[in-house]
Amino acid sequence: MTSPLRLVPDGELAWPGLSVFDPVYIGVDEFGLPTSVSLIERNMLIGGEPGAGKSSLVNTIVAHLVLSHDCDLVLMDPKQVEMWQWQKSAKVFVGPDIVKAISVLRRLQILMDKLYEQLRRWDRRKIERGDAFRPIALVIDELAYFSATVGDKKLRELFSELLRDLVARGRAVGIIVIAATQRPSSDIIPTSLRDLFAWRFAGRCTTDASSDIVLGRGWADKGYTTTSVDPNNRGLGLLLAEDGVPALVKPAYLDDFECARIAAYAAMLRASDIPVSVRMPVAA
Ligand SMILES: Nc1ncnc2c1ncn2[C@@H]1O[C@H](COP(=O)(O)OP(=O)(O)OP(=O)(O)O)[C@@H](O)[C@H]1O
Repeated sequence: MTSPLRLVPDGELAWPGLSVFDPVYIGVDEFGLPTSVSLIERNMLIGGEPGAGKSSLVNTIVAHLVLSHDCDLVLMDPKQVEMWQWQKSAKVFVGPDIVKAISVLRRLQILMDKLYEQLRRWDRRKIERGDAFRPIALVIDELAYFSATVGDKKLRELFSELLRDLVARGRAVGIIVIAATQRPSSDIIPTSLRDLFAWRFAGRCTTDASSDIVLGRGWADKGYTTTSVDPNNRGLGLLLAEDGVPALVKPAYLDDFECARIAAYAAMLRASDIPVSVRMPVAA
């Protein structure tokens, strides 16, 4: 089959050799050094004021995951335009529908329990590279829509309860939750939920308190706050990951055209039976 996207020199489809078990490229730090995070067995919280660059970071991460041969995607996007391009490659795409969102979380919870059962049978404590079951990335772009805006209180609480369970217990079986919100407030991200997210990225926030709600209490007092991020420097924020100390990071940015190209290629790969052993040649 010939690739209309010409991503592969010989015109053939090939997996790019990415894996969900590999670190995901985020961007560059203040010294210009590349910054990546390992998402397997981790969850990531992304917060910041509207326009801070959260969805762009989400797309940079999803671009890696969608090109990973060993990862399934569940996308929740109430605005429907932030991650729409990836929907052909997703197992499930949820728009502004809290009932569907809850039913998807329930299915993931059942799957999680089954996977734990399987691990017990294998005398194993966690999923490993090459296992028969594939990690699943649950990506939610605008958490607050489901947990604090739409539907009645009962539905919102049910959504939050199910999500909390997946964030708390999903890691070992390969369920990775990446959640973004433009409302970093304690009702949307209570400390007990925030602390379950090992990795946190705070884009520009309007108050130290909001920045702390994403990164963790006390960081603003130590000088790590995103209130000082220049509003014109879109995307820039503090990443709290492997180093344990927030680092200033400018995420890589994929524009709509680049996302569309990657999404189309990933959708073709996923729809085909191209074996993973067929990979793109690595540039010399
Ligand atoms: N890393 C980046 N590098 C360069 N430009 C960026 C970056 N991130 C975001 N931008 C610019 O900022 C704009 C807004 O970004 P984005 O939509 O990701 O913000 P957001 O925080 O998700 O906003 P909202 O909360 O309203 O959904 C983008 O359309 C893009 O032009």
